[in-house]
Amino acid sequence: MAAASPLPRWAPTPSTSLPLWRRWVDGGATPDAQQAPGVMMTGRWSSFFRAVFPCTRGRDDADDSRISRPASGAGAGAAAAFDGVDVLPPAARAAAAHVVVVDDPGPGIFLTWEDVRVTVAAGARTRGAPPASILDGISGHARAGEVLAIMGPSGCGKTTLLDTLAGRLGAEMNQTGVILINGRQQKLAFGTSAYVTQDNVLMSTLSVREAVYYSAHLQLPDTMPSPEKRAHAERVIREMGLGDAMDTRIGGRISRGISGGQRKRVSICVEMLTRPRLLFLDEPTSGLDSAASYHVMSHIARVAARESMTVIAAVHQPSGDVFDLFHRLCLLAYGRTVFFGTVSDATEFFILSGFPCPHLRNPSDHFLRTINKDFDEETAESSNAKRRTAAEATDILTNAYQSSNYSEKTADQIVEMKGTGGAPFRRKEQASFSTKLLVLTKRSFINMHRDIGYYWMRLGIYMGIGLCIGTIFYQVGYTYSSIQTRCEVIMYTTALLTFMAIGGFPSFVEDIKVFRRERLSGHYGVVEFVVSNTLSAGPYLAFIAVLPGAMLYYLTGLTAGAGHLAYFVATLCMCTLLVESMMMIVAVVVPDFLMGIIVGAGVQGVMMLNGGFFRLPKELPKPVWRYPCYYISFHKYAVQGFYKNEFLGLSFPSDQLVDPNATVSGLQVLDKLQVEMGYSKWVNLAILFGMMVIYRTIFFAIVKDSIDPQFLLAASPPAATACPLPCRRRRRRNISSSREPSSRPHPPSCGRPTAEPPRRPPLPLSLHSIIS
Ligand SMILES: Nc1ncnc2c1ncn2[C@@H]1O[C@H](COP(=O)(O)OP(=O)(O)OP(=O)(O)O)[C@@H](O)[C@H]1O
Repeated sequence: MAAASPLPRWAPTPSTSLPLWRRWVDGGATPDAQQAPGVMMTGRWSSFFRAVFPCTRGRDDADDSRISRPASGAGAGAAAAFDGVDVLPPAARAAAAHVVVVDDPGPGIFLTWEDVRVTVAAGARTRGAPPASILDGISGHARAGEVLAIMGPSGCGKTTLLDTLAGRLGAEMNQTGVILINGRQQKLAFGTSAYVTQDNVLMSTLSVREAVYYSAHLQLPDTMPSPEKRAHAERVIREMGLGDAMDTRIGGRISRGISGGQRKRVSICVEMLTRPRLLFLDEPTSGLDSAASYHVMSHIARVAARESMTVIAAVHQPSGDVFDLFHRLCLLAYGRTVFFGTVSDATEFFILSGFPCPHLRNPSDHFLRTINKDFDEETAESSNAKRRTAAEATDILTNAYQSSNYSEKTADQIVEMKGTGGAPFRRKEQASFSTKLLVLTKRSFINMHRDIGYYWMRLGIYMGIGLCIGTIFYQVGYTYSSIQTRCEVIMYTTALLTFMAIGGFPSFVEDIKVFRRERLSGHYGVVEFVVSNTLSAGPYLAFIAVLPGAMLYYLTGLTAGAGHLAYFVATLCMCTLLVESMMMIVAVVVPDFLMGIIVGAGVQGVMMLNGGFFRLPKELPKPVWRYPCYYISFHKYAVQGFYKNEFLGLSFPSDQLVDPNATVSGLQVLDKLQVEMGYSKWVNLAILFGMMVIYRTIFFAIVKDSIDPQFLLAASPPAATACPLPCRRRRRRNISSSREPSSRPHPPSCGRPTAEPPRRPPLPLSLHSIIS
């Protein structure tokens, strides 16, 4: 095992410098895997068998194939290199020779799901709509070293199935069914699985190289030297055909960068960095031309075979070449299974069901065309010929599949795979807290610098407004009327500068999206995000508070003195930080940026109104407005702190009309303004700081609760070991298959040659609840 090695796992170990085949021979399965009952042969044995018996290579397994069959274990790539078929192209081979083995392959992931049903809660789609079924009794499996394609017409539930298997269903979805990893319910440890989502959420200001490189730093352990991380990141980028776009910015809201297809490939790069054991891909080829699609998918299939990775990909419209790369197909139509099995069986199933693929047509095109009923009406109008509609064809196929040998075969394979066993997956070594903090702070600092909408535009506007205030209220002086003028300058500055903090909201929403994706993948935690965001924003906030603040302070002639000026800009800075913290909460609760701006502006408007300026504190209606709004409004503490800073120690001539010789002290002014004088201005500043901490803590709690990643190893007990052979016969067969299930005797370990293998009762299960 890698852990036993005296060298760090990421160090260039002797095995990585060996030829490719030696590394598989030296790699091998974990002792757990070797000892576990019913475990398939992987690692060195798989490689060995595949090397010695190259004829065992092939994607289609026989009906009675054991999951221990070496065709799909780690080392398939090695076998490919041996038997001369499907050899890696020279460039890929050169790259593969440098692939750093992240962890020993172990048994790999054998994922099974039975009778998965997903319904969307009432009213989730449209108001008043009843609960709707999205997935209806889906069963299947995905095995190590193979690529399973989930296909079907748009809206059939591909993404929902991926989300269900990955434990990412939203709260509005209800789910039942049994989902097991190697026969047990277990959480997916960090680095075990990765999910490439349909919407490529990336930091738009970074270049391709930077995006992957920072991600490598976040995901890979500290024991791996930085130059190696950089080299690994670049290698992964080149593997995805992005060598030429390496230094191009990703682009997004403001500037155009790489193309949509390239963005998709960058997303795949980021998730492939740690070579996960289970990879979910949602539309990996969307936006790619056929050559790029083939390149990307063949690379993924190669890595899957080589590193015993389980790949589940929802694919829209694969070309013939890409379709040939898939080992298994899960064909869905409107939430039901049309077919599950090997690609060659799919063609056979369609023939036997009366829907043969026309000559020269791509089978995947044929399957999708047959079951897409979205255009039935239009087709019926434009065609006089009497032929089956897609709706009828879908019904025929789904019913035929349910009672066919193919579904029985799938059920039998699920039973076999549930006996896989093996130790729970270990959490992969990750970067330390301090490394993540450093990398995130640096990345965020660069992003804030490059995204003009984050702070620079605000700085420009603040400078402009500061100049306006400074010239309009130029040198307010120390007359009686200057008391009111000073109050107005203070109130306007506080309100406007903090209100304008919502200007950075769109940029922040994008940050939150990236954070959500990375957090769900377990790259780092909420603490790292919050602290790094605060650290990186600090210098900019100081900048945008100090420059305009100092300018308008000087121009308006507020109370002179370095201490007064320092307090003024420090409070401005704290207010901006506080409003940003508030907007962070809004961004996770209301992820749409337009709605977020409206909500944020509304909340600030109410706070401002109750800050004790527009209506003096004692005049505020007690219920709601005074208690609690006045006390939770940060404007109260900011404005009162400013007042104390401004008026304490000053005295003004009294109103000429009342008594020309009298003076008004600053304390009297504060009394008139109903400022709470029981504590100093520094306490006001401390309260603002405390409020900022509270806001960030609330953000932390919300995120912790709502965005929970799927790492941390489970301690759930292994499932009862099932007999690895099919013990069950199905009722009836409408469709005969060319391959009949095996009638091999059950092994002695089974103990029940004729009885049914132990089956778990279908638990009302939410993988999400297990995972989180
Ligand atoms: N969170 C949700 N709330 C309400 N309805 C949803 C939700 N997620 C999915 N659906 C509905 O479930 C159905 C299946 O959606 P899903 O995204 O899984 O389909 P898909 O096959 O991946 O589609 P496409 O190929 O177009 O991406 C759709 O009708 C969609 O409207």
